[in-house]
Formats: sequence, C-alpha cells, structure tokens
Amino acid sequence: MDPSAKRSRRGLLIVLSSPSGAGKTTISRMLLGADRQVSMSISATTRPMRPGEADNVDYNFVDDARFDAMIEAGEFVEWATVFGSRYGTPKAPVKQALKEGRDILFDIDWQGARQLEPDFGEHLVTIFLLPPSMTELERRLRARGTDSDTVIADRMHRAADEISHWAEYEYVMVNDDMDACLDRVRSIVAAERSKRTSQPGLVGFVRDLIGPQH
Ligand SMILES: Nc1ncnc2c1ncn2[C@@H]1O[C@H](COP(=O)(O)OP(=O)(O)OP(=O)(O)O)[C@@H](O)[C@H]1O
Ligand SMILES: Nc1nc2c(ncn2[C@@H]2O[C@H](COP(=O)(O)O)[C@@H](O)[C@H]2O)c(=O)[nH]1
Repeated sequence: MDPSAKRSRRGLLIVLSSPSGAGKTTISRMLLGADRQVSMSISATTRPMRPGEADNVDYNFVDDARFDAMIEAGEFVEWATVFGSRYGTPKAPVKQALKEGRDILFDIDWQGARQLEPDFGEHLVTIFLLPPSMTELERRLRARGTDSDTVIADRMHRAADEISHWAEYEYVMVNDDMDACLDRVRSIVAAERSKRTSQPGLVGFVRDLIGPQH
C-alpha cells in the first residue's frame, strides 16, 4: 500500500458563526495562522468595503448586478442577505478542497450554515461563538472602529436574533478569551480529523495491517 494513502482524509467544512462583533474574524485569522491545513473561504458580498479591508482577501466585493449574475450562474453553494447586504460562498473552492481532502473555514451566518447542511452535512463542523455579554459585544463593535453608530445600532438590534440560532450548531463556546477560544476551536478540529469517518484512507491501511480475513 502507498504509505501516504493512510493519511488521505475527508476534508472538513468548518463553519464559524456568531453575532456581529463576537470575534469570528479574529478567531478565524488566529486559526489560519496556527494551522496550515486550513484555508479560508472568501465570500462575495455587495456590502461596501471597510477601512483596512482588501478586495479578494477579506471578500470579493461586487455590485448587485454581478451578485445576481453569480446566483444565476450557480456559482454559490449558499448565499443570504445579512444586514441589508448580500453575501455568498463560492462553489468552486469548496469542491476543489473536498476533492483534495483539504479543510475550509467559513465565516458565515446561520442562514448559510443551514444551506450547507443538505449537500455537505457529512463534511460540516459547525461552531457558534457567544459574546460574554451584550455590553461587551457592543464594546467590541465600537472598539473595532470600522462601523458607524447607525451600523453598530443595527447589528446590536439583530444580535439577539442571531444568537437565537445557537442551538442549531454542534459546538458552542463563549469567546471571553481569544487564546482559550482558539484552543477550543483547535481541539474541535483535531477531534473531527481523528474521527474514523474523516479518514477513509485508514480502511486499506488497517486491511494491510491485520489482513483481509478480519
Ligand atoms: N475574546 C476577545 N476579547 C476581547 N476582544 C475581542 C475578543 N475577540 C474579538 N475581539 C475584538 O472584538 C472586535 C470584533 O471582532 P471580530 O471583527 O473578529 O468580530 P466578528 O464576529 O468577525 O464580526 P463581524 O461578523 O461583524 O465580521 C475586534 O476588535 C476584535 O479584536
Ligand atoms: N450566509 C453567509 N453569511 C456570510 C457570508 N460572508 C459573511 N457572512 C456573514 O455576514 C455577517 C456580516 O459580516 P461582515 O463582514 O459584514 O461583518 C457575519 O455574520 C458573517 O458571518 C457568506 O458568504 N454567507
């Protein structure tokens, strides 16, 4: 048997959701820095670019006409309207990653997580981050310094509704400490990779190990 075959595995689609400002982007960046096996899904969005963001790095920033065309062409595995703008996950990188047995991280909302379930359920790992308190959530949105008072008020207004979907997720944690939160996310990813169902290559390896008669 090719020794690398035992390492071949099923790629994970790791979904991180939370109310706006609870820390998804922060934890995602930390995970990407710590785990080279994970790459980020870059969504398309019609929302305006924030200061400090870059096109095709944070998002693929598109106008409404282009977003419509992408829907029409079937380019998304899921899309949703969030805070009045549209966001969608491109299909091609997801298909490619799964073909190659690589993991992808998604910073998407509960609507997106729901849409991925029917087609990709066996690959999905869903994680919801809760803020320590609503006061702290608002403090983080303000401290980020990227959104106007109106945008922050709108996001706070919708936070309770976002949080109400927490029980649709497999894993839930309070992001009160970034490092502790990252550790927990990494533990989840490690455990998911160790699942027998995530390692189809082990079937042949074990057959070689103990013989086909067992
Ligand atoms: N555990 C934490 N303790 C203190 N501050 C935090 C923590 N996690 C994240 N932050 C800070 O909170 C702010 C919001 O975090 P971040 O942008 O990651 O949130 P988000 O969930 O991705 O929001 P959005 O959905 O709007 O993109 C940032 O300034 C970040 O540095
Ligand atoms: N269903 C999807 N939700 C997405 C996607 N990309 C981002 N998001 C979610 O939108 C809000 C707002 O994000 P922000 O960057 O404007 O603060 C947040 O909850 C993201 O998780 C997507 O492709 N699909």
